[in-house]
Amino acid sequence: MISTEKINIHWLRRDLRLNDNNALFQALSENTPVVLLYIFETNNPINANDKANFIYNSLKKLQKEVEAYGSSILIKQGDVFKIWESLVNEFNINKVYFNEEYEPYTINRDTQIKRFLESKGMVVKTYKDHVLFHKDEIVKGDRTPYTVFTPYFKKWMIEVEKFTSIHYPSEKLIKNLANYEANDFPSLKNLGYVEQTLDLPEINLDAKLPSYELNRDFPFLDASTRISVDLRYGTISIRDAFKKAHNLNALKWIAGLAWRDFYHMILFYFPHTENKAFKKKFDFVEWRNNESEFKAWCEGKTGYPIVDAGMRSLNETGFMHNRVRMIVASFLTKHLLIDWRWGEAYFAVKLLDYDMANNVGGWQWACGSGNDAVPYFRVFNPTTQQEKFDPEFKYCKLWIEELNTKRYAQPIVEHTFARNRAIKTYSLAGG
Ligand SMILES: Cc1cc2nc3c(=O)[nH]c(=O)nc-3n(C[C@H](O)[C@H](O)[C@H](O)COP(=O)(O)OP(=O)(O)OC[C@H]3O[C@@H](n4cnc5c(N)ncnc54)[C@H](O)[C@@H]3O)c2cc1C
Repeated sequence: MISTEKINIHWLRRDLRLNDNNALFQALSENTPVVLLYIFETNNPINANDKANFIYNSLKKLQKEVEAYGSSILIKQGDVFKIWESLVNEFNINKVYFNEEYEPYTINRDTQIKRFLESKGMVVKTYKDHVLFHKDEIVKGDRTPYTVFTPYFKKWMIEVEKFTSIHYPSEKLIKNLANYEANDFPSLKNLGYVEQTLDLPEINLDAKLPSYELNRDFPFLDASTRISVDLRYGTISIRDAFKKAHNLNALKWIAGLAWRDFYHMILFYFPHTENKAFKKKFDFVEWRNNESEFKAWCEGKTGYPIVDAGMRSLNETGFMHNRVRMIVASFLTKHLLIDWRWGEAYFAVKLLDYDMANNVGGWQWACGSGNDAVPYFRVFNPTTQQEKFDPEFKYCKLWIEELNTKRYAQPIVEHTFARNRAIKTYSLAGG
């Protein structure tokens, strides 16, 4: 039946939810039945098992919700371009809806697919949903992008008030999904992944936000909201999250959302920053790139407890606290003089919340090559950082069982020596 009936498709990507979903709302507002589609892309290099597990579990929840309306999610896996070619033959598609993405690979993919679908006579409609403000909304008077956060943030804070009343009530239109039973919902195994238990704490903004500003920098307090994975995959609406924070007057937390928008805007306008320094002279730093030191960093065996605790928490859970991300990134790029791209790539594989814009932004910030970055001559001292943010070693002890025993590694490099070496090396590249 579905193959002859005219349908519209909503392509789920970073918006794995039925409520307050911009493109889905627009799709469901038309008179044509909507089929939900998800593609496990084999083209995308970051397609790790834990991320696939998160996506799969989220889709399964959605499947249950839409089944109540006699509908199903169409799940496909493979080469995204070939899949669209076959969908065009399989269905009588009128329009295709999806929410925008901003990474170089996804922009290129979406441009090609849009062109292909339009060449087949279909209409493609795209919307903003993943961020509060996208590419050209918060720009300078002459319409060029901001490259410094503070003036961007000033303007962002004025404009962001409008999101207190923006909501796309897709949840009210679910009955407009196509009456459609897909073939069996595939198993994770059939999709080529191994079932995995993920360490996912409950998201409770009401509980976390009132003390966020005071406690956010202390990793042992676990005071951040842990919402990053949900924002990455769109299982929570960024607008809903903002509204809640606005009601609680959580300004420091809202500023984090502004950094997120800022980094997405930067990646859009400066796509080369995916793997080149924002400040070009940093491409000339003579990295040491010592492989055994990189291995020690990855495994959390540098002999600096706060660095090691952070890396072990990443390896074990797919999450690392923001303050600790800054410390380990600084340590890798300054103390060990290892190329920030090595660390960025390691995070990309390990972080469940991996998001290219935020990750590249965070790494370039920490190594000094990015927008508004830490100056190259400011080298975090991992010992004083630990004394300040984990004074009783509560966080470190949580992750390093052999801390305070002879089995714990000796410092891989002496701080003052490493600091001076970093400053000299960076200044030779023009700083
Ligand atoms: C080297 C490095 C790499 C990073 N890589 C990523 C990444 O791949 N994915 C990712 O989502 N974040 C990344 N961040 C930013 C930040 O560390 C995480 O967003 C945060 O730790 C997630 O925990 P949370 O949800 O509890 O954060 P909260 O402190 O509760 O903040 C709420 C949300 O605001 C946003 N946010 C807050 N601070 C930042 C920031 N500085 N930059 C961008 N967004 C921010 C995030 O979406 C975050 O989930 C990175 C930071 C650094 C220094």
